Amino acid sequence: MLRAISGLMRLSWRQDRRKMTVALALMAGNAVAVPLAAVALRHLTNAAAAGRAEPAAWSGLAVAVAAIAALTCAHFAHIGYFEVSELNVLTTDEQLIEISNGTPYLDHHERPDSADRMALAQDELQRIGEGLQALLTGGSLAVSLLLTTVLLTLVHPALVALPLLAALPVLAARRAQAAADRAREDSIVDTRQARHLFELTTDAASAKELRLLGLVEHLQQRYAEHWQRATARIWRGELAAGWWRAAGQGVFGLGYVAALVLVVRDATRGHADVGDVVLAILLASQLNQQVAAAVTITQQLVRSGRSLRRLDEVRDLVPQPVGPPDAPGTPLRPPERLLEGIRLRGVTFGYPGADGPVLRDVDLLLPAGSTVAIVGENGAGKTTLVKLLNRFYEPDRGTILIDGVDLRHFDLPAWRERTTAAFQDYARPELTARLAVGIGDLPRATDDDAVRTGLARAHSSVVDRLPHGLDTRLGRSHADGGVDASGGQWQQLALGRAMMRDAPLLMVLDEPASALDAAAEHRLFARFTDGAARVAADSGGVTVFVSHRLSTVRSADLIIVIGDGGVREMGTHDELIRLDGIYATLYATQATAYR
Ligand SMILES: Nc1ncnc2c1ncn2[C@@H]1O[C@H](COP(=O)(O)OP(=O)(O)OP(=O)(O)O)[C@@H](O)[C@H]1O
Repeated sequence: MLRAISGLMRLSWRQDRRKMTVALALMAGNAVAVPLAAVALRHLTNAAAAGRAEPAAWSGLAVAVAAIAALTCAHFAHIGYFEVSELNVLTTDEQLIEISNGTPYLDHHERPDSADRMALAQDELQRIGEGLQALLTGGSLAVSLLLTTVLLTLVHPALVALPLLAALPVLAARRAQAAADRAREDSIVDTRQARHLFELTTDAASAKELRLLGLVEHLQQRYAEHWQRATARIWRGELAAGWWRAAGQGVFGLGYVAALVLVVRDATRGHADVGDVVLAILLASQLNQQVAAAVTITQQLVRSGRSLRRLDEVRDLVPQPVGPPDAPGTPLRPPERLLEGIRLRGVTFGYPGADGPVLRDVDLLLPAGSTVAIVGENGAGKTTLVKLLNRFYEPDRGTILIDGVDLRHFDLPAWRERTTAAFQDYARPELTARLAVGIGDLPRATDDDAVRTGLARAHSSVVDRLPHGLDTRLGRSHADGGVDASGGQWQQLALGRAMMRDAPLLMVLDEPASALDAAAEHRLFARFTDGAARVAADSGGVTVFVSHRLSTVRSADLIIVIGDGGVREMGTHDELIRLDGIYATLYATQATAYR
């Protein structure tokens, strides 16, 4: 809790000191106004009972001023800190973006347990906005409670116990929140599955398949099962939380009744005046409200503190690059041209947390200036190999060498600047078509010539068919309604993006034609070697492409067949046909199917 308070305070103070100072002053006014109104009312009651008009009038005025301050200060303070709260959300969102992208690796996105933590952090960070309000209201309540305690003690020393009793509901509320949170965390897998099924069943992209395959009822049932499991867990947690809260409030309620009996008894015995009774009733009932508010605010503060902690959790999840023991002091710049090529030496790799390695002791040379096709069954490890080349993961054993130099010795951003890729799960940035392609080489993102060259290298005419050419806004997130591009159109834009860089040392195309129509696929592959030849001539770069369609890989300089955790066959098309092995069999099967 203390960490939450100091974390929130530091975060908010950094956003806007002036607004925070005004808000703190107004909340302090709010804190003293409520007990002061009660004291003024005590004087008013006694003066009125004694028939003293002037003191009664002054006391009445004091009651009015204190009541107005109590009603308005918090409201004006809100105007001040509202913007700071919004900025807090923005800042923590930015921090999450930085943390999640501040690593070269993809592990934290791809591991299911890490992905759960990321999803929780994304959700909970939205709650940070309520944290500042809770903190300021809580601070104001704390001051009010302190003043109330002093005043109650002055009425009767035994009443000091009443605010102490008020701590019980607060402690119980913390227990309650912990029980509810545990239940929510336990149900995260079911909630995630249910959310996925909900999106799947309401998503335009899946609508056709769901209808054709008659899946709606089945998926609805599974959706309901996941929700029922999740809500049953959450309900059990909320029930336990409810009992904790009720027990805390119940104990305080008993103390409240006892306090009133005590003061009324004193008054009937002449030890207290009527103003004391009014003061005690008022303060004790305020205390009740203050405690109820403190319970809610404690929950909000605990939640906000946990949201801030989620950032640290995510920070811990994100893997940081570890250089090899013999790394040079200053990372190297990648070579201008590749002379030998990219070599994998004894590379073994398994995904963190997975059962065994996907690739085992792989030795390979992807020669400089060559076009290399990688083929193999689903799940053979083709994309994994490509991810290793892009340094999204490090090999568990073995090395990847660029012209004989360990890939890890190069400055990573500099290496990334010399690589380019189009992945099968390509991004769909909802920008203008110009930018969706142009960001493939950020400094030239708005250079129409460069963008058109990128698209021409991808042999794509997609922009010609968009209503406003390069100015067309893509996707649905635009206020004036963008164009909903098809899967194939998005893929052509992704290919154009991948072709923006002029002299890559490595160009990766992972199933570049998976969503393309036959004509676009033909255009891409018929002149595919032109693009690869350009890369080879400009930088000696290697073009690696993954494809299931063997007719498209014929012209590659080297075809690598991946399977059983390693390289099964390797050679040109003619060599592999002569070998009469896996490739030849697959090729014959596909060729027969097309005949
Ligand atoms: N992030 C991941 N975490 C754990 N296992 C993974 C991950 N990504 C892939 N795998 C597993 O690694 C193996 C190789 O996957 P990979 O995506 O490299 O295959 P692929 O040959 O590209 O398949 P496809 O032709 O279907 O695209 C598969 O068994 C897959 O389930």
